[in-house]
Amino acid sequence: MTRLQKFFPDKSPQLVMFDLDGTLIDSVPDLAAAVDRMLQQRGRARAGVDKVRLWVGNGARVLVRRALAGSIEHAMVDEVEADAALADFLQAYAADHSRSQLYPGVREYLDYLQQQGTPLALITNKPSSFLPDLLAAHGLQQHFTWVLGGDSLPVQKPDPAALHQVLAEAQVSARQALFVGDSRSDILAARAAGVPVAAVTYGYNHGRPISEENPDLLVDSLAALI
Ligand SMILES: O=C(O)COP(=O)(O)O
Ligand SMILES: [Mg+2]
Repeated sequence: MTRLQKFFPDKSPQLVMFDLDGTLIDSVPDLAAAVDRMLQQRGRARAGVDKVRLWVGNGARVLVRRALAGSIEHAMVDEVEADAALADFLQAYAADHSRSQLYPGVREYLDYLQQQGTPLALITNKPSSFLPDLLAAHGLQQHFTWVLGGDSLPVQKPDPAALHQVLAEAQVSARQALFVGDSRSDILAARAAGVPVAAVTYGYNHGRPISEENPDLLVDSLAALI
């Protein structure tokens, strides 16, 4: 019995919910380019992809605050400066997010689930305005019944509110669903909702191995979930 079968002994999950950045798409090259443009506009040195990879995962506002702080700790950043920087970052990211790519195994697993008729949800902390375009760019506009961004509800992951909303609308119990993510916020949100959680080893978990968060399953590729 595989570990996935342990959670779903009789059948497959009845609903699969996905994180986006670091799980389905490698978005750091575009996010870093937009962060660097925002920093350059302020006469500041670029951050680069290696730092930005550590800062992604808590939404655009936090990413921009971390970039201004030059650190994952951003409590001291001024609100007014952060608001202006966020607007510049969003404009730069909207203008170009063409480098983002699906990770290997993603299309195979999403197509497989779609063929099985499994309802799918996207629950990301990324601002929702970018989602239709990004999904369309990767041919995924038909796959997800629910698409929730970091600004779709008053709270974002690690709060489980989005998972609760999708579970209720899908009329699927938490134990019959699966969440697939790459970072601590995903594991915490899934745990708080009582949903089994699979984590990918290749994503962005602020530089920490995601195995530290004890996901129910750990996979190197989504193809391993087929
Ligand atoms: O915008 C972010 O911070 C990352 O979003 P994610 O929830 O899809 O990883
Ligand atoms: Mg992520």
